[in-house]
Amino acid sequence: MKNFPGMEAILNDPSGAVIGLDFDGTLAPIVPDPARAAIHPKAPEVLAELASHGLSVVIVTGRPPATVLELGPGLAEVPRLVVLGHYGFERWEDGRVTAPPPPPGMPHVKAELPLLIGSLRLDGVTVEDKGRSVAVHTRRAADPDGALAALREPLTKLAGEHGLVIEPGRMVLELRAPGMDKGHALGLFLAERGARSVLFAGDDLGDLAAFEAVRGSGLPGVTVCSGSTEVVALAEQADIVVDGPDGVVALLAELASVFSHP
Ligand SMILES: O=P(O)(O)OC[C@H]1O[C@H](O[C@H]2O[C@H](CO)[C@@H](O)[C@H](O)[C@H]2O)[C@H](O)[C@@H](O)[C@@H]1O
Repeated sequence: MKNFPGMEAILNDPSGAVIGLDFDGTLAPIVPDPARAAIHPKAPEVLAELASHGLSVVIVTGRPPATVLELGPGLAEVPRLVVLGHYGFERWEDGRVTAPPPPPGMPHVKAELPLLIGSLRLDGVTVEDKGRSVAVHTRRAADPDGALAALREPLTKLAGEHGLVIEPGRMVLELRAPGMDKGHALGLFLAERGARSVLFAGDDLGDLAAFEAVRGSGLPGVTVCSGSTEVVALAEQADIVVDGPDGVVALLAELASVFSHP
């Protein structure tokens, strides 16, 4: 663990360290139904332990912060936790969410989506309404990869017609507002905290921007990939690849144990 220069900086100066974490696929195992996702049972306790040693913990996710707190009982008790949801558009801290107005094109997209999906005759495609964005999921489709490919062009067109962009992920295409990503969100957080080191763990394409932010920050940093067979691009760029959320939580627990038993 100490072999990475970034990790050494975190261990030597915990109050200057930021631990950034994605939610789905990193803190919560991937499941077929997004509504039934649940945080790894040991994660809240491990995050609380890291925070008790002075590290800043931030969850940077495509989910709304309120959903992350619902799917992650115990997270609200993590000292000084910040959740940057909707790729950084929404922020939860001290029990309050701050957010800009939702994009004006979203009601039109929500109205047009069912007809568009129906016209493609793709069984098992589901829509997750997240308020300021919508995610179109293919994990439960008969042919998840085929459905994803068939949806990409028409959803990109629909998003463009209403001033939105497409965010691709693990068996999902999300339609959301432009102008924010996990890299920008993490960079702003690092500046705000006056961070002196950073670790970020993620599993999906949207986390690549956060990896770039770690590298671009000029800080000693560590990038961790919560490995899967679905996304290889992230593993190729990570300093450390672990085995899914179990591996992420084990790594964070190991880090916490160094502070408890130096
Ligand atoms: O940034 P994240 O916290 O990783 O959120 C990204 C998307 O995660 C969720 O979808 C993914 O997890 C689901 C539950 O395990 C899974 O069924 C789906 O296939 C994955 O793509 C979430 O539902 C999306 O809204 C998030 O944007």
